Amino acid sequence: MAISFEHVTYTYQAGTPMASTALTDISFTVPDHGYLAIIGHTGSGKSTLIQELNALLKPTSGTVHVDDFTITPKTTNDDLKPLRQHVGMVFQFPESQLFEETIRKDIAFGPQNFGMSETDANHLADEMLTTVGLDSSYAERSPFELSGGQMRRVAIAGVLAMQPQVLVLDEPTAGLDPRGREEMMALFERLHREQGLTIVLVTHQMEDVAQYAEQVAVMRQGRLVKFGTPQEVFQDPDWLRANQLDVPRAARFAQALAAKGVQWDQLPLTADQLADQLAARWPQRGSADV
Ligand SMILES: Nc1ncnc2c1ncn2[C@@H]1O[C@H](COP(=O)(O)OP(=O)(O)OP(=O)(O)O)[C@@H](O)[C@H]1O
Repeated sequence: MAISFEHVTYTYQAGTPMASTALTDISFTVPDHGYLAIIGHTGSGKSTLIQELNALLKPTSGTVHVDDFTITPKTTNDDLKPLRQHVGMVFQFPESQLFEETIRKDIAFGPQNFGMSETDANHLADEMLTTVGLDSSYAERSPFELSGGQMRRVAIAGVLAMQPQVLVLDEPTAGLDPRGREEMMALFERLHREQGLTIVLVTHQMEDVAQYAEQVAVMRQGRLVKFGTPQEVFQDPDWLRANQLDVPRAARFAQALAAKGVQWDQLPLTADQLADQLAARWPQRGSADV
């Protein structure tokens, strides 16, 4: 599903003395099957922006398009059910929303609520458990017996059971250990690549942005201050630092080498890209030397 924002502004408590504008004149487009990362300092508007995607917040002015759905300030809640089925939201620490006595029931809850039979929803729940890397032997267990990382997988399986076409992730790896983080990011990449899900990821992890995102939106004080490919966004380390954003480690190393005279055709952003570019210019041992 393609996404586009046209001059979207959002003001909390609009029209009251407490009014505070969190998004100002945001416009961008993400193609169908795209992968967008949203980065920016705390309070820059990232969470507000993603809540516009399923109309949890409706624009105060401007328009949001998600495929054929159009959200304007006048959109009524009656119009939103199909949109909410198509846009899956994984909020921060989603495991805190688990509530059923078994994992299967928790995952099947959403689809049943949207009219699916219990048998079909249970079947789908078992399928989704496998998708998130937990087999169906977990289905009858209580979600509260699981580790934090496993609970998060169950919560994500619940979102996937709604069979969304857009998956919106708000810092989905926060609080996980490095291995859990890597596995979680690999899961989203698989959903993106194999099932064509459009991904919108809010993150403070620049390594993940460099590795997975196809487009990056940089927010500052409610404004979109940069939008482009990871290459375009990470090109200017001084600008990023001035905006209190990190540079991926590989890019930092490449920039340190550049300061010593090494020239890069294209700034490497990940360890693999750095290794490829270094290997290409490394003196190779010819077969005659072996
Ligand atoms: N419910 C609310 N009522 C009033 N103001 C709010 C509300 N939620 C957020 N804000 C304000 O809107 C602005 C943007 O907040 P938002 O949570 O979207 O930023 P963020 O970039 O997601 O921050 P973080 O990285 O800390 O999650 C901030 O100034 C925040 O204080």
